[in-house]
Amino acid sequence: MMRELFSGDMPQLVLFDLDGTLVDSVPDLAQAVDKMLCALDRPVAGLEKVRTWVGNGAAMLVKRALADDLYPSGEEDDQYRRAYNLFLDFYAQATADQSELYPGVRECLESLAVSGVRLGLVTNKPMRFTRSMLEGLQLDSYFGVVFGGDSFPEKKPHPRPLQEAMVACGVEPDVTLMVGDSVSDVRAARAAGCPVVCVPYGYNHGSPISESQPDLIVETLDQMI
Ligand SMILES: O=C(O)COP(=O)(O)O
Ligand SMILES: [Mg+2]
Repeated sequence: MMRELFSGDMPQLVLFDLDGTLVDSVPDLAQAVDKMLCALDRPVAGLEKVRTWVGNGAAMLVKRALADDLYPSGEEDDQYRRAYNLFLDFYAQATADQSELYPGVRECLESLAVSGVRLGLVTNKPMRFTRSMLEGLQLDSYFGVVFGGDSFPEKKPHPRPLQEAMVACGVEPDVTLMVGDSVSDVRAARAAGCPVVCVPYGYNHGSPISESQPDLIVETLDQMI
């Protein structure tokens, strides 16, 4: 299906988002958030709320959990710093324990790799957790380039991490495809000048991904190939 976006050819580079696209990571994230809230004597948030808060990096997730709101104030006071460090410690203890690949993911990566398409990973998750999650789920061998939310000063929806991945691979935007689950992936791809395919099952802050008008929506990633 994705060939339609490249005049019948394969793209040279496919950049994948991680959370909500390749991996259902919310169970481990929600557990770390709830342990953090417990340690601060606050009511726990639970899986469904955390699902709507994931996608803009660890710092934003902690701010949303403290405010119990998708749109928290940006304040980074002592309470926030304590909460952030607690979250990092709890999430480091269990990053990929309950996290699972979505159906069709391994088939998609395998088929693209066999076809000679280069693969990259561009996530807003901090690098240390990205690395341990890729290793825990035995995905690390697929990706020639991996950038996290702390690899550059800007993260998605800014195009910078996508652009850096293209430069690292020596590939132009018009032969690169972004694959994601959220409005941040669509915006970053648009700003970087590459087409974008989305999955509808991920974390898009409670809104249908069709509202963000990606070039293509596939129910599972194996439908992309
Ligand atoms: O917000 C995060 O930590 C990760 O989000 P992403 O993998 O969907 O970019
Ligand atoms: Mg995502």
